[in-house]
Formats: sequence, structure tokens, C-alpha cells
Amino acid sequence: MSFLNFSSGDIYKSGVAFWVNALSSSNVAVIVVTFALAIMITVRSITSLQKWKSEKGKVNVLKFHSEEDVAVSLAKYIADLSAKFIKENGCFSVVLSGGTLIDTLRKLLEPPYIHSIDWSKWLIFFLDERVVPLSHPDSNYKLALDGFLSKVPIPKSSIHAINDKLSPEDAAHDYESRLKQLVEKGTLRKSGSSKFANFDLMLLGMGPDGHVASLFCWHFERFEKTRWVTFIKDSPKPPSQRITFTFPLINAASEIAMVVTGEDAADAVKIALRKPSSSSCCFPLPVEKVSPIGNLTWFLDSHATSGYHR
Ligand SMILES: O=C(O)[C@H](O)[C@@H](O)[C@H](O)[C@H](O)COP(=O)(O)O
Repeated sequence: MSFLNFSSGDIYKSGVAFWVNALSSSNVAVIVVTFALAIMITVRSITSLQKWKSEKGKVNVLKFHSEEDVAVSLAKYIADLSAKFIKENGCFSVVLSGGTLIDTLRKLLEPPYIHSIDWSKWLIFFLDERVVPLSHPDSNYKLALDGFLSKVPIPKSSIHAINDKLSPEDAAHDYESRLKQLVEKGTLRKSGSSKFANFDLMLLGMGPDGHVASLFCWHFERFEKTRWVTFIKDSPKPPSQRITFTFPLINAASEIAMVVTGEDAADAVKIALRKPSSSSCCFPLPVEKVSPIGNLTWFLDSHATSGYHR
């Protein structure tokens, strides 16, 4: 991923040098195109700086020795948030990813949490889902049901799976409409600063390529601004057909836990957590767009942080 090391500043300087050359050769078309490019790159650099400023102070990075330690700490973090949100609002809306996250939730299935959490008040949603039958081994719903949901007394009616009879387009549209209805009914809150639903907690994993949910590099879905849920038919991670929350909906959450363990993700963790002053990359990884209105807490083990020393 060496292209990721180009900085906007470098490109900008090259642009300026090229412009000066173009001026001296009096080629009008080249001057106009280069001038436009220089303006675009300058605007891009400023956007980058603002992004990092607005994220300041909201990010908590927790580094643990082992995946087991991550699981222990994550369970306490979730149990505390469950108690807080149930006390404040009478319920706790939780959004699950697929992948290794479900196994990392295993400490919630043990005392004290299995008895102390008021599971009847939980509402479960899926951050992304593979468009396969819910009983298929690739289904995130099945993964969550087998590994977690079937072992806690969350009412079935509070678990909001996708409609697996629909095409990716229709399934995304259907899930979005159902979320909007829940906001209208008052079951889900609306984010104060945007029109999107304000989930209490989103539990995110991250792939080695820096993807979160089913928002991948080089796919336009990651730039979606208005939809709550979108779809993808050519996911680089199989299976190819998926639906996914968009970044505006993800970033309207009160709390986001980014749970990343294992060495495969170390390079992406290093890029995502680099110093704000070095945020000069032209093509940020999808994970770099995670910037909630609330708090973002990273849960990392020593393998995931093997490239990150801060
Ligand atoms: O449907 C999916 O594939 C997941 O929701 C996906 O976004 C996952 O969270 C990451 O790929 C991390 O997966 P791992 O934890 O298995 O690395």
C-alpha cells in the first residue's frame, strides 16, 4: 500500500511545479486544468485537517495484552453502557458486526453479566449483512444467533434481522425503511444533529484492508451521504452480495467500539491511529471515516498493535 504514503502536500508541490512549467510554455489548456487540480487538492488538504480537528478528544485507544483481555474489558464496557442507557431511556440499542466480534462477546455470557444485564431491554440490529438465507453459514444473523443471541434472553421481536427473501437493493431499502419506522414510533432515537437514527452502541470489527461494515476501499458506497443502508454486489470479501449501514448512520451513534485483534489488522491499525499531523493521505481507509458524534473506543490486542507505538 505504498501509494498511501503520498501526502497531499507532495502532490500539491508537484502540481505547483508543473503549473509554473506550463505557464512558461504558455499552454492555456494545461494551465487551466492544472489550476483546477491545484484548487481541488488544496481544498482536499483543508478538509483533512478539519476532519482530524473535529475528531480530537473523542477517541479512546485501549491496548490489551491478549484477545482474552480484550474480551474481559469489552464485556464490562458493554454492561456499563447497557445499565446507563436503560436507566436513561428504558432500552439499549446495539448494532452487531459479523466476523470475530461475536466470539469476543463471549464474556457477556458468563457471570456476573449474564445475570446482571437486563437483556429484555436490548434491541439488536445488524451493521452489515450478507444477502443469503438467515440459516446460511455465511449469514451474520446466524453467526450472532449461534454464538450469542440464542444464549441470552433477548426477546425475539427485539432482534431486527434483514429480510432474506429480497434482492440486495430491496433488502437495503427494506431495512432502511424499518429503521425509519422505528425512529417514527420512538423506539429508536433520532440524532440531534442529523436526520439519522442515534443508536446507543455499535460494535465494529475491521478487516486487514481497513474495511468496516461492508464499506470497502475503492467502492463508492463508502461515500454515501443520504442513504441509511446501502448494498454492494461485488464485495472483495465473500460473499459478494451484502447490505451495509452507511457512514452517516454509523457516525450518528452515541458509542462506537472498534474491536480489532490479531496481526492481520496491524497495518490498518497503524494507519488508522497515526498522529493527526500525519493525516496527509489522499485515499483514507474506510476505518478512518469512523468519527461518531459520541465516543469512539478502540479495543486492541498486542498483535493488532504490533505496528503502532504511541
Ligand atoms: O460481514 C462482515 O464481514 C463483517 O461485518 C465485517 O465488516 C467484519 O466486521 C470485518 O471484516 C472484520 O472481520 P474479522 O473480525 O473477522 O476480522
